[in-house]
Amino acid sequence: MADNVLWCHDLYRFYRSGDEETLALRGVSLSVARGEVVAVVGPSGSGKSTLLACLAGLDEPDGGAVTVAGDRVSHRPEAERARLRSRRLGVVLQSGNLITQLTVRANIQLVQAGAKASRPSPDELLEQVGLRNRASALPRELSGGELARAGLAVAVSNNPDVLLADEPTGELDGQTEQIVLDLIRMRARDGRGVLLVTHSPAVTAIADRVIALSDGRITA
Ligand SMILES: Nc1ncnc2c1ncn2[C@@H]1O[C@H](COP(=O)(O)OP(=O)(O)OP(=O)(O)O)[C@@H](O)[C@H]1O
Repeated sequence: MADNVLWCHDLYRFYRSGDEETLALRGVSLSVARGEVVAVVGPSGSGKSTLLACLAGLDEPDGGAVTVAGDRVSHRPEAERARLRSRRLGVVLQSGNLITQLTVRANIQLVQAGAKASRPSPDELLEQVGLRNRASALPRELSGGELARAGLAVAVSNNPDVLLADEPTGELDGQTEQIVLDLIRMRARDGRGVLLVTHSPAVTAIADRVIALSDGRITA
């Protein structure tokens, strides 16, 4: 598709621990167009989290290239990758993406600091995910479902070109899952790209395209 906002070509990633070598990604190429939600599925150990980390510039691939909104993310110093991440990408990780010492509102303000264009206010964002009354809470004071929604609000607070999320609906109940899925679809409606790593049929159901990963390769 012509208007790709996320693109990777021939990604390779090796892990070495002691004598053991794992080839976690073996030549993965994919793209996400503006307005598109793509889900990546695959068995445990197939390379999904490794792929997401390389796309987010949190990890460096050993081969291949990643481009977001025309900017190369891979093979750059960490400080440059971090700058690109803050301008172009929203990332939701299973390990959480909130700074633990800051309130939910302060986490959003931190991401928005320095943004030139106008952004939705922290309270507006928290309203969208049903957390307006939890703005002053610290991450440790939130339930698992609240934490997941706060993480998503933080990830989209800078209106990124691409949203990347690892199991965005984790263990959420049906109603909370729907709030998260609606917000994700809204990103695509607004012309952004979304790539989700998931095991959940409810998540793949809202995707425009599903990519299957097996043993570090795209199989479907
Ligand atoms: N830091 C690491 N050091 C060594 N091996 C690793 C490391 N991280 C991942 N691996 C290995 O790379 C392969 C891909 O792992 P990855 O976490 O990307 O899979 P996944 O599809 O996300 O799995 P899951 O669904 O269980 O989260 C696995 O064989 C894993 O054991």
